[in-house]
Amino acid sequence: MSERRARGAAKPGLSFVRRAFLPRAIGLGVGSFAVAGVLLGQAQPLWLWLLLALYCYAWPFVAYRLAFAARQPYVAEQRHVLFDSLLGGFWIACIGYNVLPTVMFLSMLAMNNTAAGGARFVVRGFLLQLLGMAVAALLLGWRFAPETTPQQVYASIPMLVVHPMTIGLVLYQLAIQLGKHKKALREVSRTDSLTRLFNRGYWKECLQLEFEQCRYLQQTASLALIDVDHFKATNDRHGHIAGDSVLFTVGEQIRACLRSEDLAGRYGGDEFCICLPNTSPDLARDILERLRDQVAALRFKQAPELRVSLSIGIAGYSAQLADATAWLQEADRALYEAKHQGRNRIILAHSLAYAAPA
Ligand SMILES: Nc1nc2c(ncn2[C@@H]2O[C@H](COP(=O)(O)OP(=O)(O)OP(=O)(O)O)[C@@H](O)[C@H]2O)c(=O)[nH]1
Repeated sequence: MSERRARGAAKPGLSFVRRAFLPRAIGLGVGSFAVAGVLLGQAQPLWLWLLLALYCYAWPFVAYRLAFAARQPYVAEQRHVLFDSLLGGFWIACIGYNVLPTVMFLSMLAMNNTAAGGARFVVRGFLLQLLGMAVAALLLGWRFAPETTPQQVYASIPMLVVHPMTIGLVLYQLAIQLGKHKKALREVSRTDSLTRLFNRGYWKECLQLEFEQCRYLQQTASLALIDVDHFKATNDRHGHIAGDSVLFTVGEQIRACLRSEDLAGRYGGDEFCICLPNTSPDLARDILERLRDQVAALRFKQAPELRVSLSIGIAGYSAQLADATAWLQEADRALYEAKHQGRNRIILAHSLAYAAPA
């Protein structure tokens, strides 16, 4: 992406400009039939036809370009919506307040103004519509012919059908986009940015749910806390970039070792946490021994001599545990023991009786 485009993409309000383009281009395109349907039967100056053609077919593109190039696209687009109100009032007066197109234009303009700036904007838009009507009366004289003929009804049908459909389509796309953004935000709020595992907060929420499930369904599960040995020394000796690479790769290895139902997170710093549902502590130890072997075999391009080992504490779920925090403390105690005994090993919190599978 060029620097200019990158700067353009960062300007707030561009999506509003993009969203406004289609309803304006299609709305004015089909709106021109309704106006022309009334004006056709009367002698009109040439400039009025030219103005109609320019406004309905060229203005949407000019408005888009202008708003896109503006320093504040959102504000520019709001100005354009108000300009549409001014011109809308002008055309309503030109067609002599012909009742069907007039009601149609007023309701479409009110909808546009509400979408662009809420109730206050509707009032401003209405005042500009009155101004547009006054300008038309000054230029063309006062006209009032409210009756709508069947031909004029037919000429209004495209706008009555197509414009609301366009707005509906834009809103539908907006809803889909919002849904995607919501999903992406949820992902970001749950994920650790370095390792792509769950972050501490979300993992603890999952642990709480798992604890409750074990309690109510009398299931077994194991909890493991994993610490990268001497990680501070790795950082000091090889630099933080290499340290980050170690954390990222350990995260990858953890993901590769686990089943889809297992919950892995980064607890903080160089500590990882895993909850393994329906897994006895002995089975968890077998799984995590494989992880330790794989991590020990890792080699890093930026530090070929670097070797990584893990200390791991495992605690199985027990009905005697008061809550999820107590379960976590058990695993932490086991991890402390693993470090105390010289690191690079797995210790099971054996002080508790493990829940037998139902
Ligand atoms: N590169 C990198 N380092 C981090 C990150 N988060 C925390 N650290 C560092 O990780 C180190 C953790 O140090 P300690 O808690 O003393 O752990 P340790 O050196 O592994 O010591 P033991 O656990 O006793 O073996 C600290 O120096 C932190 O600055 C990170 O995201 N990236």
